Amino acid sequence: MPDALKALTIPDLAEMKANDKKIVALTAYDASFARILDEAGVDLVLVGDSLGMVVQGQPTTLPVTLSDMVYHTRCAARGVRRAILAVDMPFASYSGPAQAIDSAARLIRAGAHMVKLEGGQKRAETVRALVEQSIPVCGHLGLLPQSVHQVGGYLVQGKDEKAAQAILQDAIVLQEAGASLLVLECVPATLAAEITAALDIPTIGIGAGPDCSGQILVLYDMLGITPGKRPRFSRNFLQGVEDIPSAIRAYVEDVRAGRFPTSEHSF
Ligand SMILES: Nc1nc(=O)c2c([nH]1)NC[C@@H]1CN(c3ccc(C(=O)N[C@@H](CCC(=O)O)C(=O)O)cc3)CN21
Ligand SMILES: CC(C)C(=O)C(=O)O
Ligand SMILES: [Mg+2]
Repeated sequence: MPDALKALTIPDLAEMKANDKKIVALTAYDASFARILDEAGVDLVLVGDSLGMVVQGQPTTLPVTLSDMVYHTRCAARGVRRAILAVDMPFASYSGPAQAIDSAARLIRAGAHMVKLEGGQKRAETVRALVEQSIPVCGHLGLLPQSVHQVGGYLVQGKDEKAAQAILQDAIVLQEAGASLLVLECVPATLAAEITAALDIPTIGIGAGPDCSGQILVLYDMLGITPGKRPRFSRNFLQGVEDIPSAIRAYVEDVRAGRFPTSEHSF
């Protein structure tokens, strides 16, 4: 069993799903926050390409480069002791298996334990190639921020039955290709529950309801410091507590106890 002192491993995440223990995840982009999250018991720290929006002030995640991700991965890796460090492959850094292996290798050398990429069926060959190199892969389905221009906005996905079935099929394909984890972003809670039940690998939800294997939020949203409107699926955990470590601990406890997210944070 994973304990507080021993570093978590990727097989531990599968064991947590099997034992109905929620996986608690948050983003971090630097060593200080990564250490606070790690010490609060966050199981998985994601260096998300959301850093393009919350750190760089860009309107989308698309301008983020692989070098940006390598830099923030190095920073966050110095803060992590127990948690798994997952890192987003940025836009256009995984257009085929060969490029994906080169990109992922730079992230692994910088300290990533696992890489995350957006998309289903069309990424199957790339996921197989990464796993063949022993690089653990996290998939990402539903709202895909790197496809914002093609889709026409940050919209909830999988609302009609045909779209829902397509996402479920993509999830199965990613698992068969060797992905060991799957993020579900902004899909109806019923669909996320169905996918989580259909898969062996754990799912991590964001705007995907209470029935995923775990939960993730963008750190700046849950601390209430994102400029502009906070996404509906988030909550400000700094409200009512006196410091940032307390806010992170409240999030960890609420996710573990099934108190967050609720239907209020779901679609
Ligand atoms: N700060 C931040 N938080 C995030 O969760 C996040 C990022 N940045 N950047 C990358 C993507 C983009 N994300 C977003 C951004 C906006 C909405 C949004 O406004 N959603 C509407 C629902 C739209 C609909 O009904 O279809 C909402 O009301 O929450 C959702 C996800 C999630 N990710
Ligand atoms: C919100 C999570 C899943 C993400 O991809 C990011 O932070 O970039
Ligand atoms: Mg991302």
